Amino acid sequence: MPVPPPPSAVPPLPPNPWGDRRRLRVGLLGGSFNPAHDGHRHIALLALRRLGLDQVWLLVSPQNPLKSPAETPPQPVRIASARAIAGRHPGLRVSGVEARLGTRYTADTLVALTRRFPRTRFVWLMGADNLAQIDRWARWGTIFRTVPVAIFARGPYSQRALAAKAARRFAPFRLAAGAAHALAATRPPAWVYLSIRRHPASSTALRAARGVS
Ligand SMILES: Nc1ncnc2c1ncn2[C@@H]1O[C@H](COP(=O)(O)OP(=O)(O)OP(=O)(O)O)[C@@H](O)[C@H]1O
Ligand SMILES: O=C(O)c1ccc[n+]([C@@H]2O[C@H](COP(=O)([O-])O)[C@@H](O)[C@H]2O)c1
Repeated sequence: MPVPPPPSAVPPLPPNPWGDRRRLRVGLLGGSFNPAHDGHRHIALLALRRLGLDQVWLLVSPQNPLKSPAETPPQPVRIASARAIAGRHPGLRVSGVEARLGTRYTADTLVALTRRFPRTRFVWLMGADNLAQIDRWARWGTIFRTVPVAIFARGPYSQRALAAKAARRFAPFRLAAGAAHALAATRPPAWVYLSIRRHPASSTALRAARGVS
């Protein structure tokens, strides 16, 4: 019987239907996925469509450096949760590659992935809540300088996110939402804010409903 790949394996890149004419476009939705939910799927599917991506990887972090390890279930448990949300959608992949790369900070992960896959155009994806506080992340300017970034509206965070330090610092590099399709092929820094239909799901609410802190 074939042995399944370990959960932290780098997802195999799909064959590039564009050959040498166009580089593969991969969105990276980094998260704890504790647990994964329909809000993750909602923005992953919108990213595929609005950004014209070939794939989105649900990148299950080994440990968010700003969250308590005691409150974070083991990565394989969260990978299983992300797999259930990705289902059989051909554009969605689940990866725990940061465990294999030995990276914990997003800046390091992006530098490592862009080196490992020099022909792939990666885009970092995140909700507006994270744009609002990304200036607390390690070497966060490197993130914007390494790959294009797409931000998705979430709950009440939009105004705060667009007024936050990162949005102000990189304001000259913001693309109009109408140019979202061009983001993956734009040299970083480049970012776009997408005022999508909000999805109310959150892991915090799901944990509370399950009686988990
Ligand atoms: N409903 C949603 N709408 C938009 N973005 C979302 C939504 N849920 C999660 N995200 C984004 O997906 C990424 C991973 O999220 P994460 O796994 O932390 O889920 P979460 O619901 O934010 O968890 P928690 O409530 O524990 O902080 C983050 O960039 C987050 O902003
Ligand atoms: O690099 C950092 O300093 C950093 C700090 C906090 C969060 N992150 C990343 O942000 C992503 C979202 O995390 P989370 O826990 O909010 O789902 C995930 O990929 C984390 O590894 C990264």
